[in-house]
Amino acid sequence: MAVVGDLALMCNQIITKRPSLDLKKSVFGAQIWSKKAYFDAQKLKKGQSRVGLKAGMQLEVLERSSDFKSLEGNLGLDLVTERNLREKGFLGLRKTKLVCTIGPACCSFEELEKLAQGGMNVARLNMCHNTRDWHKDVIRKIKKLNEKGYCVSLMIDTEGNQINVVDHGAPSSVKAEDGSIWHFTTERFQGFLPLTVKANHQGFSEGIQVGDEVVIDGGMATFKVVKKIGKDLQCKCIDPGLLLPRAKLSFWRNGELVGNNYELPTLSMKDWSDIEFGISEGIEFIALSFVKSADAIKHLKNYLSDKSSRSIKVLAKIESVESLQKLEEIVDASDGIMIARGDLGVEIPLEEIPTVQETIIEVCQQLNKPVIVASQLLESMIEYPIPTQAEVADVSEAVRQYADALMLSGESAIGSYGEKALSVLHTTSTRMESWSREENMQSFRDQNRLKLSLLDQIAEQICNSASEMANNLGLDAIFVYTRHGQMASLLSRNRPNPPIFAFTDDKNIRMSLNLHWGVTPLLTDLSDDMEANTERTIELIKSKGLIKEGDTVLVVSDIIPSAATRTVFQSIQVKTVG
Ligand SMILES: Nc1ncnc2c1ncn2[C@@H]1O[C@H](COP(=O)(O)OP(=O)(O)OP(=O)(O)O)[C@@H](O)[C@H]1O
Ligand SMILES: CC(=O)C(=O)O
Repeated sequence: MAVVGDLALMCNQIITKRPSLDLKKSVFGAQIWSKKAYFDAQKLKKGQSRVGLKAGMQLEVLERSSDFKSLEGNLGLDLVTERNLREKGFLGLRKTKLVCTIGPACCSFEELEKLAQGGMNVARLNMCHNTRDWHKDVIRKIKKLNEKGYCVSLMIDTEGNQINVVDHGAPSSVKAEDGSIWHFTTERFQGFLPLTVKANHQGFSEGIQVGDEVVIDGGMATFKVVKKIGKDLQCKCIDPGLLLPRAKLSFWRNGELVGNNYELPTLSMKDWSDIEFGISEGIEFIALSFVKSADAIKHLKNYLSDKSSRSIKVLAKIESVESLQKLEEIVDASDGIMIARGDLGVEIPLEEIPTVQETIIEVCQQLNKPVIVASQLLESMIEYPIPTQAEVADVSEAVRQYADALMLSGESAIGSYGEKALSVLHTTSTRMESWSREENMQSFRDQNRLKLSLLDQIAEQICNSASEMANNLGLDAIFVYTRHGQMASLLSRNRPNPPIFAFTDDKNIRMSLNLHWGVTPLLTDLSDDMEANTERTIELIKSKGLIKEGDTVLVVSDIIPSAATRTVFQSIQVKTVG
């Protein structure tokens, strides 16, 4: 082993303030983050202290050492990655993760297995729909699939206090004709009444005035309020269109969204009960609907850390103007973000969505949080077996922007071609990823933005340098040994060309890394001896024929080497398989 460089840093040398974000942008006319987002030294010391830290860079040719430990133990590689590695090699692995919403169209064991085979990384259960028993049954089936060797994480999506939802009582769409007069009411009635729409919340018309416009699903149809009758509204259709079941409505006055002052908490009683259910069922992610500020996320995270010894990740859904205005604090407080374009498109003009999406992705990458682009990616495939070219372009754009994950909603939940839709996401992502690599698009990303903006600056710098090295040297794969997933996510943040294999001995960490771009999480035993871990895992992969002589692997580690010392050894090594 030839050591080519060595560097020792003490923790008191670390710059303790995170530079403020310099992305001086506004979304939909509103400044979306503060210019002074400093973290203090105390926070760094508490959360990230490094005593006698040493960072080493080593270049070596791996040879079978005589004292090599036996190949016992499991590599923990999932069936789908193994198959893809065999067929396509390291660079053929898809980097963008795929989330499928599970619904009646895909909830049998066989259908779920087809989605798992097709590359579903995360199964999303929307708690708005169906019964507790139905969700429980799906969770049980996904766990069974994981026992078979798949790696599918579980996410529940809370209903939230979704107040502006209306229903016309019919199972399919109803036409709203120009000039027709409709009644929006909070009265409960069974079935279908012509020209009548039920609102789901008693206070839906609070503060609404005659002359305001009622926009359905971001523009499916528009009405003008002509009369207020108690809590009900009489409205005239001024832009004809369609009303779908569970349509969302927004109110506009003089071209501006009329905000509501309902002051309802982000989490309803039902959401808390669904969260309890999620904890008891061992899910990995909770996607929080209608987040308005960081407070609800912090509250839920505190609750989860008291309630569960496992780490459950909280994702904030960005789906309102309010959440855009507090974007940075929300991203910072959460473990990840879902760009819920469906509801967002009800609150902001559709032409704003592409730039808002790009901005949210940028902020997430800056703050090292995984980000999911959701809704309407392949909407036409709910009905048709092929997507439109525009949909493929939309998917490609999200991949080009380096989103961590793409999500199917109705396409998989209720569509006739869920499996095909997943395959379109898979092939489109893989194609765009290889184009980006061939065109070296990665180098056009503003790497300076990523430099030293997080709390653990040593880990951040190591991962930035490791990624740069892996790209420059054209290495085959990056191996990272991680107990908390932090190093794996920091590597992913750099979107390096080679795939990242994250070895961890924590099942929960493995499942939560499933959402991170380019990361293949593996569950394996880890010892305190880093060299032994590296050699053992490389040898295990080699024994399966997935890595061959001459392949080069960049190894990043961040493990306390021995229980006897608190010294942390973080290193980058390049290993050529001998
Ligand atoms: N578990 C389920 N059972 C029945 N139908 C479902 C289920 N999950 C989703 N669906 C159907 O699939 C469609 C798309 O699902 P998705 O959850 O993405 O949309 P949504 O309900 O509009 O989401 P949100 O309420 O979070 O904005 C829904 O409108 C619903 O008809
Ligand atoms: C996914 C979701 O909730 C939305 O797009 O609104």
